[in-house]
Amino acid sequence: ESYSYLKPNDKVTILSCSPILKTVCNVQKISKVLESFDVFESKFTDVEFNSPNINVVVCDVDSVDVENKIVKTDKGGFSFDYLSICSGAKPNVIKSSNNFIGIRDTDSILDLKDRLENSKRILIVGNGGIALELVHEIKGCEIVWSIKDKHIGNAFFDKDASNFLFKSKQEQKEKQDSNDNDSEIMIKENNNTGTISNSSVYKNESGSALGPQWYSKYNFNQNQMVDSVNANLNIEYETIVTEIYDNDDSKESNNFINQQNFKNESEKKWPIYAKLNNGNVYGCDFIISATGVIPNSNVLLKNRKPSEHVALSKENALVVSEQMETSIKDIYAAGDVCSVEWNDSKVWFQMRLWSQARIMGRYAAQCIAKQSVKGTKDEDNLEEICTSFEFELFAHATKFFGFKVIMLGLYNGQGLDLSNQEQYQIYTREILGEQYVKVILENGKLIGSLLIGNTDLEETFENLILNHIDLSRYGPEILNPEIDIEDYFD
Ligand SMILES: Cc1cc2nc3c(=O)[nH]c(=O)nc-3n(C[C@H](O)[C@H](O)[C@H](O)COP(=O)(O)OP(=O)(O)OC[C@H]3O[C@@H](n4cnc5c(N)ncnc54)[C@H](O)[C@@H]3O)c2cc1C
Ligand SMILES: NC(=O)c1ccc[n+]([C@@H]2O[C@H](COP(=O)([O-])OP(=O)(O)OC[C@H]3O[C@@H](n4cnc5c(N)ncnc54)[C@H](O)[C@@H]3O)[C@@H](O)[C@H]2O)c1
Repeated sequence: ESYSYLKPNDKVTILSCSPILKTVCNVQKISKVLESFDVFESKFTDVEFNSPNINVVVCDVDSVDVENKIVKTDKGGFSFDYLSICSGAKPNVIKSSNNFIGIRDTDSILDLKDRLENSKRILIVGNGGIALELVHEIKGCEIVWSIKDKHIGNAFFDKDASNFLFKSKQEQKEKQDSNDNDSEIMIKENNNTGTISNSSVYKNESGSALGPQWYSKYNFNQNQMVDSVNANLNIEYETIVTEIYDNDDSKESNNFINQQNFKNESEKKWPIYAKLNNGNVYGCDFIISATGVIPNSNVLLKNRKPSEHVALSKENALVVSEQMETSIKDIYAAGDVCSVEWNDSKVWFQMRLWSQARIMGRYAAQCIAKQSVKGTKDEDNLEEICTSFEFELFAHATKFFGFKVIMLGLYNGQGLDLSNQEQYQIYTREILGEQYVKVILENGKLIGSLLIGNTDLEETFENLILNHIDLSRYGPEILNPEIDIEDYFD
């Protein structure tokens, strides 16, 4: 849509193995760089694009004939002048087995819901966004949660913020707050949007990633009477899974099960067993691997000639230039599949998030449009719909454990030596169950902030980071709730 907006007469073809398109609606600017929005799913056939020149083909993309500029699919070849690869990523599932699942698209969630119906114990491996959401949402069955770290949510939070969330979650349990706003939202969304499968119609490819607040549409609480916190959550800190056995009557699995000192026979009947490096063994109904993603870069890698060098990051993402172009001319990439290494803003870093995929998509469209008119009379007339300003500050708004969470800049001191106390100051403010605020200053200038709960500080802190204002003289007073920090900078 961005490309068609800029060049309405050009033909745009979307090749997707999922018949569902995710669209962003109700975009609200929270601040200069932060947006909140709803994600809706619609069938391609129901979507009215802003241009009649946009055409969708549901097909399985196999590979790209770079030399002849043809995308090869099961529905034939599609030639292109410019190609943008936006094939996302797939879950990095640590073992392939029927009793081991990853979460990515609607199908994977429907499968999870089905499995939970009859489950008594599950194991969740991984300590990022998906695991946090699942642990909060799944009730009514025992959860063993294996995390490599000393605190929960390491992919997003440091120890203090994680403790705040965890303790606040426990406090919620104590309060047994039955007027949970979340569940009201859940009911409304359920009625309004329903569930459409965004899965791929091709078995070997997954559909598009679920994205923000996906869980508000699904209820994982089999037993409605269970309170808002899972009483049966057993966190195995600082552990990794070392052995996994399906209970498939094989020699290995029988040996493994018989070696365990299970107290009763029923313990020998779980569908799958996992052994952790602390020696603990858990039998469970199934295991969820919430262990990050692997970029779907394969379409560009398959059948390529040795001369066609594709630059890849260490996690196999397509490295893009400042114009979002891959190392192959006229082939661009955006979203989870790409790796942005050109950005020299100190307070931006890539995370595979919907918010970043959206910006990258728009920016890639603009870069392609610019390239397509380069050297022509239209060059000066092309509108700017996106600037590199959107890559200047890392900004993410989300929700964990029912709390609004805003992350700005190097909110965890990413890549910094925070032990250097002369250079870096960290101040925090915490009201348990309500809000947690952290700021990181480098030589007196704000470079990152984490806001949990309704703090109303996002706009002010964003400005302070972007304007490089020296705050040294305020010290910890910067977080004094009695002081309206905005007044200082009017
Ligand atoms: C459970 C979950 C929760 C999340 N929650 C959040 C959140 O709260 N906030 C946030 O910012 N981000 C969140 N994310 C991350 C976010 O969803 C992704 O970063 C974002 O969707 C990436 O967009 P994308 O367009 O690059 O990839 P995708 O959305 O995955 O889209 C890729 C598309 O390419 C298609 N495709 C792939 N291979 C082929 C092929 N060979 N042929 C044809 N089509 C193909 C797929 O079917 C899919 O439609 C979440 C992700 C998950 C899995
Ligand atoms: N609210 C949000 O913003 C949100 C919510 C869910 C998911 N997401 C995004 O969706 C994507 C997928 O989420 P995710 O939770 O799978 O990934 P993630 O990157 O958030 O977290 C991956 C976790 O798995 C752990 N891990 C990796 N390999 C492991 C292994 N072999 N054994 C044990 N642990 C291992 C990592 O230490 C990390 O804790 C990510 O890009 C994430 O940012 C975002």
